[in-house]
Amino acid sequence: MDESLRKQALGNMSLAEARERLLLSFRFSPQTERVPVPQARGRVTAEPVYARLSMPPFPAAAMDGIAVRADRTRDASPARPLRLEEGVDCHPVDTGDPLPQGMDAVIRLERIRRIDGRTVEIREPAVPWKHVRSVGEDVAQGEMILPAHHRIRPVDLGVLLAGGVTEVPVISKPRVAVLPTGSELVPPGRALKRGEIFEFNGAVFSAYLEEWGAEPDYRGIVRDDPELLKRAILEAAEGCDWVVVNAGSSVGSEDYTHDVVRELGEVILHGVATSPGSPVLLGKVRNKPVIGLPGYPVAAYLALEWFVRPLIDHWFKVKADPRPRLRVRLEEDVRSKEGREHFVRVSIGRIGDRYAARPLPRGAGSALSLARADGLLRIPARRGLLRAGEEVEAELLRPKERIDRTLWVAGGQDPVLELLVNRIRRERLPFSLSTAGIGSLRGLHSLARGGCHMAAIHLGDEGDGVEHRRWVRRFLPGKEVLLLRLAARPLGWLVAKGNPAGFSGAEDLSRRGIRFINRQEGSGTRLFLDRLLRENGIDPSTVDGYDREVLSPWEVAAAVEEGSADVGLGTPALARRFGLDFLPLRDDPFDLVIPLEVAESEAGRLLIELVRSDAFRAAAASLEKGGLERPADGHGE
Ligand SMILES: Nc1nc2c(c(=O)[nH]1)N[C@H]1C(S)=C(S)[C@@H](COP(=O)(O)OP(=O)(O)OC[C@H]3O[C@@H](n4cnc5c(N)ncnc54)[C@H](O)[C@@H]3O)O[C@H]1N2
Ligand code: MOO
Repeated sequence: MDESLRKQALGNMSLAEARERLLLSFRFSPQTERVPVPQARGRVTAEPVYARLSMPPFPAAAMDGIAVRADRTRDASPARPLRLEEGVDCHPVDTGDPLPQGMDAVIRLERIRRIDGRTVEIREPAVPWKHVRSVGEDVAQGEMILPAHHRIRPVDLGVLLAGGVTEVPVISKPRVAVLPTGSELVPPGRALKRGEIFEFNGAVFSAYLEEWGAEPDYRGIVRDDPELLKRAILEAAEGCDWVVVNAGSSVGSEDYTHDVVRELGEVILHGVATSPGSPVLLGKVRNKPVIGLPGYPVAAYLALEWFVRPLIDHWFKVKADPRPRLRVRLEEDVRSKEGREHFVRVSIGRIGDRYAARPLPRGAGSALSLARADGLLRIPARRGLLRAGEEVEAELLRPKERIDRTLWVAGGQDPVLELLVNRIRRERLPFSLSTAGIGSLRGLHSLARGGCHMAAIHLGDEGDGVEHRRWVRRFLPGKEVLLLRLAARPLGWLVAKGNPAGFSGAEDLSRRGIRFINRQEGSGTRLFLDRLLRENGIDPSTVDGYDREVLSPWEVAAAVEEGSADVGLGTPALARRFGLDFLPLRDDPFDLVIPLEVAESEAGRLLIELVRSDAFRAAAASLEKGGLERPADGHGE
């Protein structure tokens, strides 16, 4: 068969089966090493650890007071206080002191009346062994402090040291080579030439490996060249316990991992039935695991967790705790292809007494959407379509308590929302803000169905609130809401610096050679554009790029800046951030729609107070003029 065609057949094994196969393919016998206790946090015990000494090593006073012999105090009573002579009948002790010979109880200071320098008086008998810590009360010599295969936590260090243990036998860490591959990759921080991107998966892999207890060995970028890759994998397999190769595991012309691993050893499997993360390669070189992970960040990080984390747990013979789960109600339909297990990132908000989950953009390349996700839906291979309104389980990526105190804004997007997010943190308000950029109309729709706490809208208000009130009445008839102005920014054309295309207005949109970039339906910006086209009698089909929709104003500005579009709609803040020119069209106030019950909640009141403060208004005004929020000065520009 033609080599290039053969390569295209990716396997389709279920994730669970693939993982099982991987684990069954390797038996590890890691070394044991002894490490000083203070350095043992996160390490895994190789053997049970027993106390060498007792703690406390002697009977010790548990309170400040006097040590006595209990039977000599039997006659003390309030009616007949008993006097004790220090050094004869009793001995002063501080908490932690050894109990003096012959004494068997401690009377606390508060129960003693001092008569003179040598004499004290008590009004009740001491109870034998009261306020005395017996030998080994904390840890007894010979007692097991830690079982085998236990991951050592900070609290364990203290018990070990208390029990006279200074070194612990731990399982050596697996040394894992991290090999990012791709000729397009350059180390972060360099100036990028066209076609180059920063290598960043390696840092994420290394950090996860460390968190899970392995020792990453980042070996630098390998160019797309089978000979170089072969050498790199061989060297890594010789110097490390396992090898993680990133990218080049799919079927492209420069995806060599499969062939190289087959040549050097054995391919266990190539391709799993997941989305994202399908092009995974599991292999063996020099009898060591080689794991090829897809290049797209989300696919890469998920697959690292599916395959490398269990391998680490297998090495140490420990079990990772599963993530907490939460029942959530889907805000939108979630489609999944039959035959593949799907992993969908969601943001989760607590609305009233239930949790609403909204799917985040699903591209496997969107590292930011993974970083922002509150949870992960795991959709079984045969599940098919999940409908909006359905209840499903989500694995939590953030603590539920954090989700519980998050206000959720859905709708339009503007840098002023970022400002708000940061101010809430800086003022240490007892809640945080999560934003879903789904467009003004969908934001209102979501608010109407109880899918968020507030909507952010910019729908062509004249500044008097009339137009925005009209939209609110339409979507939320009869509902009492507060309209809170966040920004009174103008909307206009974004063009490259110096306006090289000579763009002058709507009528130019259908001019030959002008490439427009549009926003998705339901966004305030799109609504504005469509009205503008109608008013100017322009047929959308004559606008080059009318169908090219992106989901955020940042994407519009980035495309104009990069040169793949000549013009789009945006705000001065964006123009300034991206170094573009701005041709204003009209004011387009950006408002929060806050239902009364939210406005009257504690978080709502604090939020409104913040937005109305002079400091916030000044920062927002400067942002509108294109200033950047400066984190250091506390007041923005
Ligand atoms: N014809 C087909 N094309 C693709 C398929 C397919 O089945 N048929 N699968 C797609 C899927 S799904 C994925 S996932 C990717 C995986 O491809 P590779 O593992 O070969 O990865 P690359 O193509 O080299 O890179 C993808 C993407 O990720 C960027 N990347 C790679 N390494 C890094 C790194 N270390 N740091 C940051 N970014 C990285 C790379 O530049 C690309 O943009 O293939 C699809 N294609
Ligand atoms: O499997 Mo790819 O990881 O869908 O993006």
